[in-house]
Amino acid sequence: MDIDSDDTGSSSGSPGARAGRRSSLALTPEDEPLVDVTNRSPPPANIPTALIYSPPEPLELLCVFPERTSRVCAAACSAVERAGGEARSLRCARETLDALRRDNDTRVPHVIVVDARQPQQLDALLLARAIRGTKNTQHVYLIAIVKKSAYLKDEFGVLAYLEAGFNRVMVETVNTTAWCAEVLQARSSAACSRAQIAATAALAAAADRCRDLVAITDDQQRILLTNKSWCRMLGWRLEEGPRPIHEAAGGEALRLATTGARDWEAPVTLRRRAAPDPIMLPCRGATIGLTKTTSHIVFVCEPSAGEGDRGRGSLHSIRRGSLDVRSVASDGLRRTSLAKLQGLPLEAPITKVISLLSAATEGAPPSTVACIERAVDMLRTSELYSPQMRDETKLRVEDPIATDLIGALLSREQVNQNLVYMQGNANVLSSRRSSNDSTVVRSQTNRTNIKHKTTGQLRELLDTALSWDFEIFRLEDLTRGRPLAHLGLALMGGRFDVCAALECDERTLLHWLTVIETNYHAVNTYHNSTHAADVLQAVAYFLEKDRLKNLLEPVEAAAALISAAAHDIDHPGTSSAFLCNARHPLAILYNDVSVLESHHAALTFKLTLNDDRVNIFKNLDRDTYKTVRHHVIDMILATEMTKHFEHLAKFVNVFYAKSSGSKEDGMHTDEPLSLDTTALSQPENVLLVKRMMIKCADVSNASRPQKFAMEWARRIAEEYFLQTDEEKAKDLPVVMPMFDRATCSIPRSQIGFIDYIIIDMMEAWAAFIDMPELVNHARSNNQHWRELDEAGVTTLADVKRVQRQNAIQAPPTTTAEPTTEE
Ligand SMILES: Nc1ncnc2c1ncn2[C@@H]1O[C@@H]2COP(=O)(O)O[C@H]2[C@H]1O
Repeated sequence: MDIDSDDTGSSSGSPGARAGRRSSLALTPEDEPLVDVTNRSPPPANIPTALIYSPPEPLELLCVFPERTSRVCAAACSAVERAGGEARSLRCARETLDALRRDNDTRVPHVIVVDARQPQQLDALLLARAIRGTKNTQHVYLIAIVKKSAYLKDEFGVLAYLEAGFNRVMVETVNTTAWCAEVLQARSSAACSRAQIAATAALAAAADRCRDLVAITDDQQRILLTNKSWCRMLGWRLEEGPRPIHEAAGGEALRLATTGARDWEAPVTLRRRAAPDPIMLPCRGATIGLTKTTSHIVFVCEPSAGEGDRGRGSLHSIRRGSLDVRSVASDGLRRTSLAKLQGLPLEAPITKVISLLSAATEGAPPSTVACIERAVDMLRTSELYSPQMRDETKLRVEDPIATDLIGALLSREQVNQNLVYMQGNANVLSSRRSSNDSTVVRSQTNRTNIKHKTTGQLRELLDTALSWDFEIFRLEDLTRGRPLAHLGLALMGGRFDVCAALECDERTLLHWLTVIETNYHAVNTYHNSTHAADVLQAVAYFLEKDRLKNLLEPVEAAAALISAAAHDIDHPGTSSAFLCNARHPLAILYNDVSVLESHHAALTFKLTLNDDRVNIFKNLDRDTYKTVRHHVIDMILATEMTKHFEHLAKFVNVFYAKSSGSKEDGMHTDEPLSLDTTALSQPENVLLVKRMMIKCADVSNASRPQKFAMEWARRIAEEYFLQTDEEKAKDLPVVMPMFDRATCSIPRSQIGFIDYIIIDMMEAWAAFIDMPELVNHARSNNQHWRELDEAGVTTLADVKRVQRQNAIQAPPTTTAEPTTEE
C-alpha cells in the first residue's frame, strides 16, 4: 500500500487520551495518600486485578473513510498489517453499523478509525454515538481523524469528539510509523478495557448468583448495581438506572458508609417496594476509592433465614400466609408506580418500631421471637386503636339485637354499597325530618326573644343544673322544648362565664344558643335539643370535678361547653350509615366519612360566623380563635361512634398503667388498673381527656339515674324504629334489621349497649374524674333492664307502661307541670 508521507506531521493525542482510561473498578484503599494510581498498592479486595486478564490477540482495525482512495486510510491499514493485525475499510456509517451488529459476538474490532474531515460526507460524531449505542462496543478504541487546520483552530474542539464517544482525536497523517505506534497503543487500551469489562461482568454474575443482597453505589450515593437477591427481595428491577440510596436503605446505611471506615458491619434497614414494612438485615459494607475520595460503596446484606429463598414478604407475612403486595405487582408498570411511592421521604415512627423489634429477634430464643413476632403482627394493623369487640362471638350468638346495635354504632361496614338507586329523589329524609333538612340558617325571629330572666320553677330547676340527677325532661317541659338556650345561659353564661373567656357579651351568647337550638330538629325523639342540653349538662358536671377544674383553661372549658351544645346540630334523626345508603347530599359532601359529625362541626361554625349578632368568637384574636375552633371541631368529631374504641383505647393506654399481672392487651384485665395522670403535662394527652369527656357525656344517659335512663332508651329506640320504617318504605338497606318496632326487645338492646359500650368507658372515666356513680348507675340500670327482660318487657308500649307505673310509685317531687312563665 502506497503511503503518503507528506500529509502532515505526527499526531498529537487528546488530553483525554493522554490521561488514559483506567477502570473505575481498580480498587484502592480510600485512606491512602494521593499518589499516582499506577504506584498504588492493591485495593482491599485484589480480585479485580487478578481478574483482569487480557490474552494476546491479533489487532483488528476497522477504518471508515468515505473516499475509497484515501491515503490516510491506506497508511493506517498498512501499519496494522505490519503489526501482524487485520484491517478492514468501510465507506459509510450504515455499512459500519451493519458490520458491527452482524459480527457482534465474533469479531468486534479493537480500533475503529473514523474520517471526520468531511462532515458533509460522513457525520463522525453521529456515527460515534451510534457505535457506542451498539452492544459489546464499550471497549472499542475510537479514533477521529481531523484536519490539522481544524485541530489547531479550536483548542477545545476535541471535547465534542470525546463527548460523542471517541477516545482520541488524531490529526490526519499518512506516516505509517506514526500509525503503527498509534494502533498498537489503541489495541492495548482496548484490550485492557475489554478485560476490565469482562471482569466486571464476571463479578456482577457472581453477585447475581449469591444469596446475599448486594448493592454498589457511586460517590453520589446513588445505587448503580444491584444483584438478583436484592431485586427479588426489595422489589427492584435489575436494569434500573442510578437510584438514590435512601430509596432502599435507612439513613443509618449512609451514615455508616460515610464514617470513613473502609469496612464496616452493622444492621441496616432496607425498604421493600410494595411492602409497608422495612426489613433490618445485617450488612457488611465496604468503601472503595481510587483517591482520598470515595468512588463506590458496597453493601452486602445477609437475608435472615427463610427470607432469601422466597424473596417475598417478611417472615411474619410468610408465616401468616398473607398476600404480599409484590406478589400481585408482577408487571413492571405497577412496580414502577409503587416504586415512586416508596421514594417518598416518609418514615412513620411505627415503621421504625417494627424494624427495631424485628431486629431484636436476631439470635433471640424461640419463645422471645414468637412473642416479638406476635407484637409486630399486631403493630402492622392500621387500626392500632380499634380493638376487636371482646367476646364478640358470645354477643353474636346470644343476642342478635345487641349485635345489631353495636355493629351499627361501631362499624362503617353497615353502609351498603349495593343499594337501590333513588331515581332522582335526592331528599331521602322522611317528612318528619324534612322541615329541618336544610343546612341553611333559618329565620330566628320568633326565637330571639327568650328572656334572660327566668322565674319560679324554671329558676329553681336551673339552680340544680349541676347535679347528676338534674331533671332534664322537666326542663324540656318548662321551656316548651327549648331547654338548650335556658340551660346554656345558666351554665355557660352563669357558672362558667364563657362570656368572659370569649370576651363576648351575654346577649351574643343568648343569640348563639338560640340559633344552635333552633337548628336541632324538635321532631326527633332522641337527637333533639334536649339531648344537646343533656350532654351540655353532663360536660358542665364533669368540668366541675377537681381533675378537670385544675386542668383546663377557661377558654378550653368554654370550647368544651360549646362542643357539647352543638355536637348534634341539625341531626336528621337517622344515622350516617343511613345517609350514605340513601346517597344524601351530606354523605356525598363528606365522602361517606364521618358524615354527621363533620356536618355538626361545620354547621356550628357556619351559623356562628354568619351573623355578628350570634358570633361568640368575634372578639377573639386570631390565635385564640384558631385554638378554640380546633378544640371544638376535635371534640365534635370525637363523638363519632365508629371511633369509640380508638378513643377509649388511647385514653386507657395513656392514663392507666398496666399492672404486672394484667393480660397482654391491658384493657380487659381483671387486675385493677392503676390511674397514672403524669401524662397530663402533655397537651396532646389533654386532648384525649377532652375527647373522652364529650364521648362520656354523649352516652351518659345510660349512666343516669334509672328514670332518665329509661326515658332516653325509649327515645333512642323510637328513633331507631323510625329509621328502620323509613328504610323499608324507601327500599333502602336496613342498617339495624333487629330494630323493628314489632319485634325488638328494648331491654336487650340496652343490656348490650351498657355491656359493650358503656361499662368499660365509664369505668375508665369515672376513676379519672373520681365519679363512681357513673359506673354504679350503669350497673344498676343494666340490672334493671335484665329484670324487665325477664319480666317480658319488650316493646315501646311495654316500656311506657313500666314508666307510668314507676311514676305512680315514685314519691312526689317538685311539680312537673309545664309553665308559661316566660
Ligand atoms: N341508651 C342508648 N341505647 C342505645 N343506643 C344509644 C343510647 N344512647 C346513645 N346511643 C347511641 O350512641 C350514639 C352516640 O352518638 P350519637 O348521639 O350520634 O347517636 C347515639 C346513639 O346511636
